[in-house]
Amino acid sequence: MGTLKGMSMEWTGDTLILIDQRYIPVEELYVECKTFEEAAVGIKDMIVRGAPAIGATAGFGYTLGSFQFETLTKKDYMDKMKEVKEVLAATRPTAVNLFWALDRMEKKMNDVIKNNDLKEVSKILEKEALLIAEEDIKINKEMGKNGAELLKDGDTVLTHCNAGALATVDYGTALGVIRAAIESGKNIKVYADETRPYLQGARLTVWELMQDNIDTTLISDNMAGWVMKQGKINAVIVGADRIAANGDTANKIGTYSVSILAKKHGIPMYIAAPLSTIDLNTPTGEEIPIEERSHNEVRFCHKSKMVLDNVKVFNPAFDVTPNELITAIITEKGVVKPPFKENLRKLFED
Ligand SMILES: CSC[C@@H](O)[C@@H](O)C(=O)COP(=O)(O)O
Repeated sequence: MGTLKGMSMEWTGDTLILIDQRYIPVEELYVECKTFEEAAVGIKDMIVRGAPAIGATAGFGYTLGSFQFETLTKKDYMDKMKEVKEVLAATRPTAVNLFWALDRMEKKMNDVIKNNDLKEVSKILEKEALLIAEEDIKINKEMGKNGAELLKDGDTVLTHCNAGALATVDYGTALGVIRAAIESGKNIKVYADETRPYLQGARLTVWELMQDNIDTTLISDNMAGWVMKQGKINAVIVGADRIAANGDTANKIGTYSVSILAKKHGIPMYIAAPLSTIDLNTPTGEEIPIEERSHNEVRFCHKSKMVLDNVKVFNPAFDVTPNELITAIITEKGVVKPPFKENLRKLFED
């Protein structure tokens, strides 16, 4: 029985505890998941969100499923674990880390089931889920060090959505780069886009960065262009939900607009993401499934309704930034520059 504690989640050995990201920063509440169904709700309802955090939750969710069914026959257990994978996989479509983690867990189960009793299989799966979560923190720190080289002392970074400790197990991807640059002695300031409609920037990024005493200024999304024009931004750093084989990157809705603004103002546009977010099986951004979420996210500004009930709404949760607008992709294995198709593939060959 192992344990793990990060900013977004804690594993106690039989329970996954998620910080409830729907209520930050107003309230700090925690949700306990003791079954795979509860872990699936945690992802679907965005109690936990952010690609790497979703992946780690799926790993623990799969483990909880194994605990639930370890007293069945091996045949019935295998049938149930298929269902566990399907339920977890059906929660959110865009972040590839979800499918990556579930495939890894299923492969481990298939590798060990023949020579172990089911209680032993559960223990092995728990270890694998812990490994995914522990690796995530290590990877973010490596990525942070690699990305920190791209920032100069005195730089101000614009970020969109929340790609921080809350979106991972801990430390963060885009915010990990900022943390690492500051830890290396550089003075770095941050502008955080509020990130309508769900306000991950305003609610989560600001909360996280202010806890670390990082100089943070909140702007609404439509201010980004003007702030760039005034010379206040030296680099844009965002995370990713899925990077296609050619470098096209799905991330939180609004990232595409920010990338066009960055190009117009000659500001480098960096994506910080682990290899588990790179999907070589998806050739281009065209094939990335884009989740459409509840229209109430747009009708309401957090909890206040602002519009007529019968207004038509479109709420794509992500957009795709084409590779030509991306300066570099920061990974745990180094900083990848164009041509992305060749250079991303090389990352997996080494
Ligand atoms: C390190 S997290 C990278 C992305 O997952 C993040 O930027 C993002 O788009 C999250 O979207 P969300 O809908 O909040 O899960």
